[in-house]
Amino acid sequence: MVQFPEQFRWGTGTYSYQVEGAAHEDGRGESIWDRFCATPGTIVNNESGLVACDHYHRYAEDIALLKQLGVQMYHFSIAWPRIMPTGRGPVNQLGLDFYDRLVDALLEAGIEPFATLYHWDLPQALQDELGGWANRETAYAFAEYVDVVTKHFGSRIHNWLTLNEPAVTAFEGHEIGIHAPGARDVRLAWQTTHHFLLAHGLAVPIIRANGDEKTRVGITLNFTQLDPVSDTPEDVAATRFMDGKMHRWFLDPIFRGAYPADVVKHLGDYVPKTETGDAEIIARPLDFLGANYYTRSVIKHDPTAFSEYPSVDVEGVEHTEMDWEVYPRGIYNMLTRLHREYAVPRIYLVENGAAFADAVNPDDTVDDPRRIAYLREHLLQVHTAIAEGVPLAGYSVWALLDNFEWSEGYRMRFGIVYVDYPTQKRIMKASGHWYQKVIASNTVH
Ligand SMILES: OC[C@H]1NNC[C@@H](O)[C@@H]1O
Repeated sequence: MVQFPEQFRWGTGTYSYQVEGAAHEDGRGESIWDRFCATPGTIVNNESGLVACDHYHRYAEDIALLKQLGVQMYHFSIAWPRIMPTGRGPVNQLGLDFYDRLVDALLEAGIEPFATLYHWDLPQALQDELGGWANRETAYAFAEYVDVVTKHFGSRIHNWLTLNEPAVTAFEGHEIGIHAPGARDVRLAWQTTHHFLLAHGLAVPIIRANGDEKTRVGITLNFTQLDPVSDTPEDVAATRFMDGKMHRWFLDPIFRGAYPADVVKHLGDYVPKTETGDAEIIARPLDFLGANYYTRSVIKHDPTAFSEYPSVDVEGVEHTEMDWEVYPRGIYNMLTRLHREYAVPRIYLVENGAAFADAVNPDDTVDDPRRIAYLREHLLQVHTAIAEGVPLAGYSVWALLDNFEWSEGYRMRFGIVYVDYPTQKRIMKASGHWYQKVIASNTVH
């Protein structure tokens, strides 16, 4: 049994496009994910976030679940297309009204809102008019949107995350093409990474100016344990590059003020175009780093590869429904690395969880022992990292609800609460009841 620190905060989360639904309600504008999902063949079963978990209408019920869990914090994202339906200019009051209802209900429940300003649902109008994140102008449009939102919520929301997982939306959305907007252009993908980081840096002083003495600002980056399939120089170099692409390309400009030289060298003339002053904007000091961890990838050299090296499947070890290896030690490695190599002032673990093939029993319960085991093993590693001095202030399990898992649609269930989509009925899974006890006791057995 391990005891977590006295002030340690426990949470869970969702994100706008994955749970809200109400895609055509109350003035919400079209997002690039609405458009992407409408393209046949992009999403399993051609599903979309049009209805999702109907959280837009059921948020009060979902907050009651948060209260039942006993969480101290709740991660959610604000949908830019609800606030500014065309991405710039006119503000949609009904969009602000929804998040007013959500935030006020969270505060009433004694739950700290942790708001992410952008989780992938770019207004389609900006994709049409500017080319989306390919265009530097979109970073400035983001800053305008952030000003509107933080002016409105700055006295009630004190923990802000500018972006969630920019690496994923940059590369899966613009290089691999399995995420919105579905581009397949290596040069474009790397250029978007710079515009995401610029957008982040532009937002930081705006959030602070519109906040108060309690306002804290961060960004959430995703981390995967990366190991070479062998110790040959080629496999080791391929792994080092992927660590650069997925991790150091974002950590270094934010915490060290420059892109990692080895990746810049590798990219050659594919390196993103930047402007004087960008590096200082991106490196503006943060109060904390949000970090997501799920799994390990074992990387293999490929002579034909340039920007993406393949991973190999590891036989004989547990995998989740996403075919992700269960590798708890990786969360310890990530946390201690951030502390050791980047001296991050404070860290919140924003996402950690697993998709398993959950099913409802005849008595309306859901047994998910594999998720309990996954969470327990990762939390034991988290505790070890804290004991070694990592400034981890809180942990949030992904996710509160089963939800729209992007290109996988609804077949992947990450929730500690089961969602029966045809009826929208919520059922707390065994892992939810287990997590409730962890929070109440602040210990993991
Ligand atoms: O794949 C699980 C999660 N990963 N991070 C971003 C979220 O939107 C995903 O659901």
